[in-house]
Amino acid sequence: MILRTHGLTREFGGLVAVDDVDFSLGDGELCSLIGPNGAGKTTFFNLLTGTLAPTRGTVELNVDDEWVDLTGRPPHETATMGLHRSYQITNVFPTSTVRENVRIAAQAHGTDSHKLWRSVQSFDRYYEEADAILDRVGLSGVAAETAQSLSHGEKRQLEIAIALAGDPDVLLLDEPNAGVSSASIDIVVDLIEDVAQDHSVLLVEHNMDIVMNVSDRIVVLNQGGVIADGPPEEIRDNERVQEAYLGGYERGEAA
Ligand SMILES: Nc1ncnc2c1ncn2[C@@H]1O[C@H](COP(=O)(O)OP(=O)(O)OP(=O)(O)O)[C@@H](O)[C@H]1O
Repeated sequence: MILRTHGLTREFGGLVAVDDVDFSLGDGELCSLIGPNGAGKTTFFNLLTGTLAPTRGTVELNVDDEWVDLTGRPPHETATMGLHRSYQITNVFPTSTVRENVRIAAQAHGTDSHKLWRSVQSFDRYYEEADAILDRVGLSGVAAETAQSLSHGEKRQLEIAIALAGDPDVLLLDEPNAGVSSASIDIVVDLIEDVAQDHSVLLVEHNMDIVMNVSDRIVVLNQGGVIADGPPEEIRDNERVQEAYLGGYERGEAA
């Protein structure tokens, strides 16, 4: 197990957005978090990364076989510990090149976590890292383009590249297919499967075909609480999930 929460709860006034969630992510697992609009998925991600502080409960990350308490730590600290998020709202520098964006992320991480070691290395090292990552995510061909000139699909690839540049143990992918044309979805899905080969991944994704295809395990949130947790085939046949989530699809709320 690499990540776990215990009793994780976040209230907004009288509303319990995340309600007493005990969650665990296995080492190397690709787990999807699904649920209807307003179920608490984004709030849960924000609690994991420290963007939001919980009202109650804990978040812990396994680092070198020791459980480290991340509860309430700010995002730059949880990222340094190994928990990285690809942002649904993009955090790239639009007028910088694709290569420069990934280089900056690699350098930021290098400076954060290995200050003394990195300071004696040349900046070329970060360009090398950036180039290897761009190759991996399939963006080498547009490395010299500005980030703002990319297609939606390429922007999602760049966000994953930036997350990879932080050398994460756990990747939180927040709707990596949002806004991606149907022609490009396969590229992003292949990329998710590729990064899951050597990272633990928690994915929020509304496209159920993708979720069913790529996930080792699916956790279903509804009204802030976990209503189901299991392998894709079990979740597909679960009646509560059908009611809470697939019903939402029919109303067009979760598409
Ligand atoms: N900052 C906030 N202040 C007050 N209420 C909030 C805040 N953030 C989220 N909420 C409420 O918490 C609940 C959970 O919202 P959240 O965005 O986490 O759901 P979600 O599952 O990510 O939904 P979606 O699929 O639409 O992204 C919703 O009722 C939402 O209105």
